[in-house]
Amino acid sequence: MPDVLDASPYDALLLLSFGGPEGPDDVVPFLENVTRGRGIPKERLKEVGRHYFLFGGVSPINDQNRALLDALREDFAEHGLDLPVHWGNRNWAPYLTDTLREMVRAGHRRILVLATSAYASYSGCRQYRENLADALAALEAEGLELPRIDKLRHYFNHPGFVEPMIDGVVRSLAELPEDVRDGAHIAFTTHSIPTSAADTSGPVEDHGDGGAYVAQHLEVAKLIADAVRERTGVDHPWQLVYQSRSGAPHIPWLEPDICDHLEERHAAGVPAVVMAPIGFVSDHMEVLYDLDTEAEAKAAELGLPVRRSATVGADPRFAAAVRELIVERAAAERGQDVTRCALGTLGASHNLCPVGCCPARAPRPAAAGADSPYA
Ligand SMILES: CC1=C(CCC(=O)O)c2cc3nc(cc4[nH]c(cc5[nH]c(cc1n2)c(C)c5CCC(=O)O)c(CCC(=O)O)c4C)C(CCC(=O)O)=C3C
Ligand SMILES: [Fe+2]
Repeated sequence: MPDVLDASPYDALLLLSFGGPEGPDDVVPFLENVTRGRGIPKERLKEVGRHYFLFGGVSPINDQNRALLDALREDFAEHGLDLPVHWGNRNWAPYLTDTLREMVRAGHRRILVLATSAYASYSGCRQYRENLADALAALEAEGLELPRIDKLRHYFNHPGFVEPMIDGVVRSLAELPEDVRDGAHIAFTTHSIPTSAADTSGPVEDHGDGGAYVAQHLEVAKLIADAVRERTGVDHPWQLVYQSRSGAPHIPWLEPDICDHLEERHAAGVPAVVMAPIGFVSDHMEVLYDLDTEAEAKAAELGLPVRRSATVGADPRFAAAVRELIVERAAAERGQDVTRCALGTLGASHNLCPVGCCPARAPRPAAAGADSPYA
């Protein structure tokens, strides 16, 4: 029997994710949930709806989260971590508020949240914290006693997140035709966000232009590229690029776009590209459509050999990383000294988002941070 791990004071883990449609009838109401009050052009919404319909109206994200739940439960059982795991989403069933209500009714009082976003930014951090505040407000209005909620730190530089992606890039390089393999470039790709949101992602004083969002992605890209060089003996040039831009055209978003990048690399004589979607914890629609469909078509048109490397998904090393993050945070909450594991030079991210971290355009209550109105 393994030693019993101590998760106290926490009594449950909540996997908090984006949610996605599970059939054609879900697509429009899902997109209405996502875009409520966010000012996304109608044309863009029609286009994104088309992406979902191409795949039968089913986003891969829910099955990915079900697989992650299984992997977490299996890992916790194997390692003596007795912590129930629940799942709730921002935009689709199971909805966060419903899950939180069930958790409170089941007697959970100290809940730790794992968000399926590894990096700092409004979309990947504070927006989830706003969702938690909204859910708490709803439960309060129902007369329920509110639990205390904390959120796990950003895990972009945890080895259990980075190592599966190193394997993925090495595998994708090996799949390229031999005559273009050694000359291949790596395009590390992530969700584009408005440059204004990037600049204010994370504590403002800590980063330059592009904020924590760009700095953290550059760190992961470098960690992977260095490890790939060590594993293959080949120095593959790389760049951080972006995908899935939305919003109005006159608002600047992070660039270059992956498709423009493929064009530019091809024109520069680069013989092949591996696209590594480091910004996505698992296979989202952005991976299936924007990379596997759209960028692949662009590459085919150019005659440029490309491979898309695997996302982390339910890799057992990621499940183990989540267990380590929980044990680490629980010990810190109990006032113990802990080693906080992180690769590279940025160090382990903050446990508690500081005041003003990744601000929204219009300030709204956000839970699980230093500026939370809840205990
Ligand atoms: C940084 C980031 C992440 C990563 C962090 C995280 O994981 O949270 C992420 C994840 C996701 N984004 C997703 C889907 C969508 N995102 C949209 C819109 C937007 N995303 C943004 C940013 C991000 N998004 C932004 C700045 C917008 C503009 C509007 C706004 O400011 O809110 C829209 C509206 C249409 C469009 O404009 O594309 C959709 C449908 C799905 C589900 C995919 C699936 O079904 O598999 C997932 C996991
Ligand atoms: Fe934050």
